[in-house]
Amino acid sequence: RPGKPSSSPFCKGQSRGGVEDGPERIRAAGLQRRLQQLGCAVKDYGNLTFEDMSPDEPMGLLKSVRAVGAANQKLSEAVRAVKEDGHTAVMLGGDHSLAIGSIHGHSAAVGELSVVWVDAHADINTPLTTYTGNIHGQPVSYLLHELRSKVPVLPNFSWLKPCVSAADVVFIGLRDVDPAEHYILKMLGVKTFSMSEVDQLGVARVMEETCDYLSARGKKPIHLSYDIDAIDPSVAPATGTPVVGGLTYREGVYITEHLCQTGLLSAVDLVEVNPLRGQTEEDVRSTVSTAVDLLLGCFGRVREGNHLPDYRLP
Ligand SMILES: N[C@@H](CC/C=C/[B-](O)(O)O)C(=O)O
Ligand SMILES: [Mn+2]
Ligand SMILES: [Mn+2]
Ligand SMILES: [Mn+2]
Repeated sequence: RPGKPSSSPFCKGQSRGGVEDGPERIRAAGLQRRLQQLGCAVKDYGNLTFEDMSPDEPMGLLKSVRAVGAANQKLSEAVRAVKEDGHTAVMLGGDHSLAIGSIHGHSAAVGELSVVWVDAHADINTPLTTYTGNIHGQPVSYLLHELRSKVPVLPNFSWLKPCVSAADVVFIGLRDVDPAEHYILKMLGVKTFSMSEVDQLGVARVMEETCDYLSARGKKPIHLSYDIDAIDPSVAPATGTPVVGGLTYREGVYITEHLCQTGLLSAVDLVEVNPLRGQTEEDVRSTVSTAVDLLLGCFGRVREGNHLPDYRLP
């Protein structure tokens, strides 16, 4: 299970500086060493560098369109290469607009895929429904075949083709969905497990239903796009758009443990860790530590303990 952190320190999909520092904090917390201790052959592809761009001329409400487009084109090529190297791709954000490039590149390598989107938010505003202009609230609309007519071709986005079907997406953790997003989710019949369903069913049943739902359409490679703000801010406060009433640490980890055991996990995004948004160093430490544990759950760490196959008692 080779973990491959390719990280993208990028913040232009939203307005708060600091999220570009997320990858370094996750690395500094020892992600690579912890993955290697699980038996993973880890290759760190390093940080993608993004050229500074002059400010865009206004495009409706949209912010930093050309920078986001260029960054995601570069990320798409990088993720495709990691997948074609035969690895499970890990993209460390940076903000959630990066899921555009991550999922596009993953799909370029594997074709049809399923998306499990773990997030307080649906991130499915279109360029015309967004009320903030922040593209980290829009990535899903750029990726869905069914919304192609609702997403104009934007500067530096001409490379992007929709590559995901609405029926192959499952949302988990929703609790802050805009009216237009809710309309879109209902119109397209997208499978969602909001925090109400997490409370009602429990996380084990949510994951059982998620996997049954996705496998009913054929066992496609799974792209897990994990926004750290899915986790309750009491555990992961250092993020740009915190929302109360989130997943517990245990629920968050259970989701990754369960997806790992499907054997279908093919790429993981871990985004929106923003060290500058923590009130204290403990806030940042707790957020980063949770992000690392979520990633370790994706690659086989289980809470009962692990030991390497070749371990022998002294
Ligand atoms: N729906 C809001 C919030 C977006 C949140 C994005 B996030 O999930 O990537 O944190 C917007 O469109 O700006
Ligand atoms: Mn998000
Ligand atoms: Mn979010
Ligand atoms: Mn965000």
